[in-house]
This record gives sequence, structure tokens and C-alpha cells, in this order.
Amino acid sequence: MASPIAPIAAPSPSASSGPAAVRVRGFTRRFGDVTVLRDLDLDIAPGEFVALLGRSGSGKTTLLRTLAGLDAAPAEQVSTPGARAVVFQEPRLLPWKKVWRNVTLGLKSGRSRLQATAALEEVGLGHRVDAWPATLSGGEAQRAALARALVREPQLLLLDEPFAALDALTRLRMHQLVLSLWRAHRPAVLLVTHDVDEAIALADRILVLADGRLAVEEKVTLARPREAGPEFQALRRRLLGHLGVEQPAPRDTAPLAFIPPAPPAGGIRAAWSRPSAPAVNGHNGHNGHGGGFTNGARAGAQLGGGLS
Ligand SMILES: Nc1ncnc2c1ncn2[C@@H]1O[C@H](COP(=O)(O)OP(=O)(O)OP(=O)(O)O)[C@@H](O)[C@H]1O
Repeated sequence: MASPIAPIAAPSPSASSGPAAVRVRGFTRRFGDVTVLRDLDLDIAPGEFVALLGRSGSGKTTLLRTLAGLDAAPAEQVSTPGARAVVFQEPRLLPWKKVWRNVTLGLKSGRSRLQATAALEEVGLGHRVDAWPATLSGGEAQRAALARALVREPQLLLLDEPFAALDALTRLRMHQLVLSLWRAHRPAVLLVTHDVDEAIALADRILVLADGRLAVEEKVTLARPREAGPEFQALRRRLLGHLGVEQPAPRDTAPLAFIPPAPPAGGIRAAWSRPSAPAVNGHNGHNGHGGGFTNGARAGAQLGGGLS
């Protein structure tokens, strides 16, 4: 059986001693009769990178939307910086505006083309300033969405599964890009993801949302770039356990092998496993794309959203 989720008393304010970038106290969100977030507490320090995991429907996006100001919340319960930006799973570029105009959408500054160009250069899209969104690849479009977030100089960057629709290689490149942007600009980050390995690769702290509360907190002390060594694997197993995915004890160091996606149980899916290990979701592992992963790369333990 998966380990039961042990509620934590309250997510600890992180390393920084300054005032929190995000402070949530006793926040409850209901849709009709359904309580999605229940008396929730959360602190995110300035410059801290937090990942939020949880089963499908656990309320991750609801929390992110609240922090983004897209859903109203009482100021005494939810406090965030004024400068916020959100990147969603879909890049949400307006097809009738050139890339640079999408990046500066809503900005008042008269220097907007210059700002857009600088931000696009930072995400490696300096050559696509005048392109139309329809001519961008999925990864390029998502980089343009990141540039649009960057020009707002956010103190809080909210990422709602921004890499979920990208292929594995592009996703790895995006991980590196996001980390380098985060290092350069140091916003507080909340990353909602279904991918346990992505969370471990990127975050300082990982939270698991369950039953309307932040039920688990794991600090990630591994140095970046994060290799898929024993500590990484142990944390991965613990997190998957918290999420209800049974994990076999490690028996060897054989390379990971691909397990074809199955109908998710409780919205959870783990895509990679060792060939000799009993597979999750009742599947037996078989060799497919194979290959290990390094430098914070993804072993592909995914929740809910499935493989992409
Ligand atoms: N505007 C809404 N009206 C009614 N119910 C809603 C609304 N928004 C979200 N919900 C419900 O709240 C619950 C949490 O939704 P939310 O999208 O926050 O979950 P999630 O953890 O992000 O899910 P997923 O991982 O599948 O994206 C779900 O049961 C959803 O149906």
C-alpha cells in the first residue's frame, strides 16, 4: 500500500528571513458544495522555487489561480506581490499579433519593442521577434510565453504545467532555461506539475496538495544540476508514495525502461520503471525508449496529465 499522507502542521516559511513573497492563511475555496481548498496555509519566500504536486482535481490550479489574482480572495488571507506573471500549459499567444507584440501585450511602456526583444533574446528567440505565433514550434511558443512573463519583471512567477505538452528533449531544455532565468531574475516561483522528477529537478521545496491542504512538504537539498542518484530516487519514491503510487524498493541500478501509459488510477501514472521491478498500474515494464537521465532530467513519473 502507498504510505498514507501525513498532514504537516503548516508549511514552514523557507530559508529567507525577509517577509514572504506569498503568504496564505486559513484560505478555503469552495465550488458549490465541494470544498477544494480547506483552511490552507502557505508561505513562499522571495526567490524561492516551490513545486506543487497533487492528484488530478486536488486543487493545484485553483490555488495557482488564486495566487495569480485570477480568482478573488480576501486580502487578509492571501497576500502576494503586485508584480506577478503566469505561464500556462498552452502558450496562449494571440495569432494575429507578432511575437514581440504578444510579449508586450498590456504593457504601457513606449520601449516595448526593445523590452520584448531583450526578453526574447533571453529565452533564445531573438531571431523570432517579428514572427507570427503560428510559425513557432511548441517549445518556441512556450519560450515566447516565458518572455511575456519576464518583461513583467515578476516577483512571483506562477507556472501551471508549462512543460506538459512538450516533448521530452524540449522539456529538458525548458528546465534548463527556467532555472537560468530564475537564477538571473530571482522571482519566487510556484510550479504546478504532474511530473515528480520535474519537481525534484527544479524546486527548492516540494509540496503535495491533498484533501484541500498542503499535506506534505519536502525540502530538496540536492545540488543543481540534479543527478538521478540514490538521493534523487529516494525522494522520488517518497513523493510517489505520498501521491498513492506504490514504489518497489530499489534492487539494482539497471537503466530505466519505458512502461506504456495505462488508464490512470486516481489520476496517477508513473511512466518509467526498472525492467525487473513490478510495474505500477498493473503493467509489466518492457524496454522501449530506455536510457537513463541526468542533470535534473525527467524519469517521467507523471500524475494525472499523462504522458506528453
Ligand atoms: N470554476 C469552477 N467551477 C466549479 N468547479 C471547479 C472550478 N474550477 C475547478 N473546479 C473543481 O475544483 C477541483 C479542483 O480543480 P483544479 O483544476 O484546481 O485541480 P487540479 O489539481 O489542478 O487538477 P489537474 O491536475 O487535473 O489539473 C476539481 O474538482 C474541479 O472540477
